Amino acid sequence: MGSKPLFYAYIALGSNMGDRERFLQDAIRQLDTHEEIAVSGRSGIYETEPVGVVDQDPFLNMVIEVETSLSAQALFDVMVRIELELGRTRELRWGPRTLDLDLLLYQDTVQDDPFLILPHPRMLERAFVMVPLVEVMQERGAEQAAFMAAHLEQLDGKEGVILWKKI
Ligand SMILES: Nc1ncnc2c1ncn2[C@@H]1O[C@H](COP(=O)(O)OP(=O)(O)OP(=O)(O)O)[C@@H](O)[C@H]1O
Ligand SMILES: Nc1nc2c(c(=O)[nH]1)N=C(CO)CN2
Repeated sequence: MGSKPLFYAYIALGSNMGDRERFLQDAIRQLDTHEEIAVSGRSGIYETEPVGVVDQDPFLNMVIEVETSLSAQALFDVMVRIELELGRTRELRWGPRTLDLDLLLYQDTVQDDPFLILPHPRMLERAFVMVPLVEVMQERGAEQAAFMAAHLEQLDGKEGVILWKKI
C-alpha cells in the first residue's frame, strides 16, 4: 500500500442464502485482493437467528478488521461492488440475502450522510454484530475494545441471538 497513511475499519458480513460460508470467504478474499485493502483480523463465524424479517433462514455472521489507504466512501464503494458481484438480492429490506456488507466503524469517523452513516446506526443493538466485533477488537488489542464490550454486556442478547459459533 506504499507510503499512503493507513486507516482501520471494521466490516460486518452476513449471509443466509446458498453456500453461506463460501459467500463470506469470497467477500474477504475480494477485499484482501484489493491493492489498497488488507484484512488484518477476523472473528469466528457465528450462526444467528434472523432479526427484522424473522421468517427466514438463519444467518452466518462475522466481523473483520481491515487496514486501508482508501477513504471511508471509497472503501464503502468497493464493498457495494463486491456485494453486487457476489449476487446479492435486494428485494426486501431485512430479508434474505446472499451477502450483506456493512461498514461499522472507520477510524473514529462520525458522519450522518444517509448513504454512509458512521458508526453504523444499528450496530449497538445487534448481538450478531457486537459479539464478533468485540471478539476481533479484543484479539487485535483495538483501542475501543473495552467500550464495545461494555455495550455488549448491556445488550443481553436481545436481537440476533447467537445460535452457535461455527468456526
Ligand atoms: N455504515 C453503513 N454501512 C452500510 N450501509 C449503510 C451505512 N450507512 C448507511 N448505509 C445505507 O443503508 C442503506 C441500506 O443498506 P442495506 O440494503 O444493506 O440495508 P439492510 O442490510 O437491509 O439493513 P441494515 O441497514 O439495517 O443492515 C444503503 O443504501 C446504504 O447506503
Ligand atoms: N441474524 C441476522 N439477522 C439479520 C441480518 C444479519 O446479518 N443477521 N441482516 C439483516 C439485514 O441487514 C437483517 N437481519
